[in-house]
Amino acid sequence: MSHEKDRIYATEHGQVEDFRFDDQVARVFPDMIKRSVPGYSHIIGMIGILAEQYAQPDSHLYDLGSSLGAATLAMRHRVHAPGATLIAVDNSQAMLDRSRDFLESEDLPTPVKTVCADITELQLERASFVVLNFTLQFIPVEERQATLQRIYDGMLPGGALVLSEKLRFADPVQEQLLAQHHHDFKRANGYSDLEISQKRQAIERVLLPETADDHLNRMKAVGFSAATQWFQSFNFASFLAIK
Ligand SMILES: C[S@@+](CC[C@H](N)C(=O)[O-])C[C@H]1O[C@@H](n2cnc3c(N)ncnc32)[C@H](O)[C@@H]1O
Ligand SMILES: O=C(O)C(=O)C[C@]1(C(=O)O)C=C[C@@H](O)C=C1
Repeated sequence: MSHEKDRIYATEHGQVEDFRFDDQVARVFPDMIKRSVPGYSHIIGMIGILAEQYAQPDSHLYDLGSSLGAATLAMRHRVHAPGATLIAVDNSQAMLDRSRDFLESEDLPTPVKTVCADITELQLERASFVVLNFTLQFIPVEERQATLQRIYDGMLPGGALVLSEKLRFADPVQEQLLAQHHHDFKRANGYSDLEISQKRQAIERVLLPETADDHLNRMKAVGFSAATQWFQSFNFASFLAIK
């Protein structure tokens, strides 16, 4: 995997364009996500541990919005269910191209398929475990319920979903406090005020955070029998839902 440092917003952009998962982002993505999302490495590790528990024989485990495949790889290291297949899905060809080399290079028993598709249109089949690790936040809000319903419909009884998201908070004090400390986290990881402010402008129309209750209520509404928040670091959280 590439170890290039993210300097995308280090110089002044005359006009900050909407954030896209293009080749420039794919090249620096491991560095970008680790320095931008508090708890990212912890969540990736736990996805591996959860996948091992929920993987059923002859089922599919999906990584939706797989980027360079970090969550897929964590699952691949721990899933031993006979006949299980990992399916990494992303609609960014740039991301998929870079993920293939390293996903397929490892010699591990569970096979991986990479699929270029829009997850709002994807038909899942026999899914025992589904990961949406910081992906749903990029789907238009009005399409999120139908997307989650489709996912639920393609899952096996007893299957599990891990949903990780940037959160917003209904209480303005909490919102301001956690956003401020997220920016402190970025600064501590070497991002300048210019980088932080230009990135913020780039994502404000494309990454639309919702509250934890919005997510929990939606998971219940589509049919999950249990849904709980298992992780939070500042304004980033992860949920677990069981069919
Ligand atoms: C923040 S990244 C996800 C990080 C990744 N899951 C990880 O754990 O490293 C969001 C990913 O979702 C993908 N994405 C966004 N909208 C999508 C869609 N409608 N269909 C498929 N992939 C999508 C982007 O291309 C991007 O690679
Ligand atoms: O909220 C921010 O400031 C971020 O940079 C977050 C975030 C994300 O949550 O996906 C946004 C885009 C990149 O994919 C990496 C991190």
